[in-house]
Amino acid sequence: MSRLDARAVAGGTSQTSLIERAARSCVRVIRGRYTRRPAAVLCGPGNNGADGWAIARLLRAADWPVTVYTLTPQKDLTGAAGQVAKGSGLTAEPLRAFRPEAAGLVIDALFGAGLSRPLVGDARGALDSLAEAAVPVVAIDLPSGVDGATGSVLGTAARAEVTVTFHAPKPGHLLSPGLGLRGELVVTDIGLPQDAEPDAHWNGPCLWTLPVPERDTHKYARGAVLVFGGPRIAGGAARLSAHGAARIGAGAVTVASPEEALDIYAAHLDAIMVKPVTDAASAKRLIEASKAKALVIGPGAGRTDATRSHVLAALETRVPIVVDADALTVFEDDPDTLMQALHEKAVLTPHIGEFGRVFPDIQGDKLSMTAAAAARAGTTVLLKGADTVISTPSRVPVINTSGTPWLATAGAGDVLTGAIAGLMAQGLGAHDAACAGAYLHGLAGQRGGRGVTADDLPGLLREAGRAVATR
Ligand SMILES: NC(=O)C1=CN([C@@H]2O[C@H](COP(=O)(O)OP(=O)(O)OC[C@H]3O[C@@H](n4cnc5c(N)ncnc54)[C@H](OP(=O)(O)O)[C@@H]3O)[C@@H](O)[C@H]2O)[C@@H](O)CC1
Ligand SMILES: Nc1ncnc2c1ncn2[C@@H]1O[C@H](COP(=O)(O)OP(=O)(O)O)[C@@H](O)[C@H]1O
Ligand SMILES: [K+]
Repeated sequence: MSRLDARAVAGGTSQTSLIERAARSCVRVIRGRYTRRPAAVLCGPGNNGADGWAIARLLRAADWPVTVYTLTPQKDLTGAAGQVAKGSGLTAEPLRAFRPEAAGLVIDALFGAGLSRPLVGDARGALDSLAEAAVPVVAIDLPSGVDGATGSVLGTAARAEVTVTFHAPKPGHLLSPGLGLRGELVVTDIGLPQDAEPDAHWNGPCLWTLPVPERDTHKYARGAVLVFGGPRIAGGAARLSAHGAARIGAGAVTVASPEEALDIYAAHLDAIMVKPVTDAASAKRLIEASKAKALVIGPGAGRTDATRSHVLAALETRVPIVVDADALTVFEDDPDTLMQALHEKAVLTPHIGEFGRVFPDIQGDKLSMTAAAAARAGTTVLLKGADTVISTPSRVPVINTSGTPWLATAGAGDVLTGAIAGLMAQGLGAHDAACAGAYLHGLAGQRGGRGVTADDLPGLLREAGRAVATR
């Protein structure tokens, strides 16, 4: 029984009435989306199976042709599953008799939150054949085989068209590969206690508020961002970050350019200012002179000693900063120096390759990895991907799923880096800026859709920000 179930039961709600509410909510979803058709309900030995039996009873009462397939022989069922099966008046077939092609809809109620080991035997056989079949699947709580805590697949799992879960999404609904297997996610309220802290939040505008400029503001009060640029050959990355910062609302954005690349930056930038930087001391002077409220370092910076010394100089000023790409990679041989220099107003934005360079010993599922990295860094770590995880010490981690595979395009991450800095410059803390930045960046990608490029993203970020701010 889950923590929440146990608390609800302790609070006076019986397990069977929770199951009944859960089943009714599932049947509402099923009947709202599918016309009456032969349904196969696959039931496991625990409460997920109990939900399945109750759903089968309710569908039968609504005149649907229903066949229940049970993993555990019906006479051997115990606990809630045994009780609900008995009360259903239905007789089940053994799971090994299940043939997906005979059904018009499959209800997957084999395992949910209690999955504890990889699937084998009849359960594995049934789900393997279901995964191959074209029949629509509604998963109860989770696609069976998906680990609710991590999104990983234990053995096998069949892709669902719809997953109905209760109370709140679980990490397994938001993290790959669970994210890609659960189809549409419908969250229903079955009266579980609202006060429990979740394992993770699903990123969205209710978690943060976008900054709005004061009426009598000026460009520096709107937030100034300084972006460290790199050599001529790689200047695009820093420009993308700079545009990301500006289009998310920063009032003044400057690129700090090495002397040899000044002309290139100047030729490519209009609203963005360009200033020279030579060494660590000049970097610090420029941070002050540009009135920067947030810094960006890493995109296109180059894997050089200069980058390394600029990172350390920038961190010494304790101005909020996003550390990305090359600024992470230059510490590959000596991550401890970076860890010691970091402060709580820094955001690290690695993709999984960069993550491995700075946190080589941290492994496991994405949620735990990001949490361990944030604890070590003492600040916010945002680990990118289709499922982006944002973790900050002593905050509930956040999983971002806005976005589209079209965002897997060169330079997209550079725009995200700038967007986060742009939000920090406008006053958001590291955690909120990382969450809001990731959400709007994903939304921008969705708006761009097929063929979107990193060049399109700053303009789309502006639209995404406007859409969220006026909601
Ligand atoms: N608050 C809520 O969200 C509510 C939740 N509700 C529902 O309860 C579900 C959770 O129920 P649950 O805790 O009984 O776990 P469940 O997923 O049925 O599996 C446990 C059983 O499977 C077995 N088993 C595990 N792995 C196995 C394997 N690989 N191969 C074979 N067997 C395996 C395990 O055996 P054991 O590990 O003990 O040997 C045990 O017998 C939840 O997902 C939701 O649907 C609603 O009813 C009401 C409100
Ligand atoms: N399949 C995907 N679905 C959604 N977002 C994705 C996907 N792949 C990548 N992204 C997003 O695109 C961006 C890519 O960033 P990154 O890996 O740093 O690339 P680059 O270095 O080329 O900018 C990240 O924000 C990431 O979360
Ligand atoms: K299930």
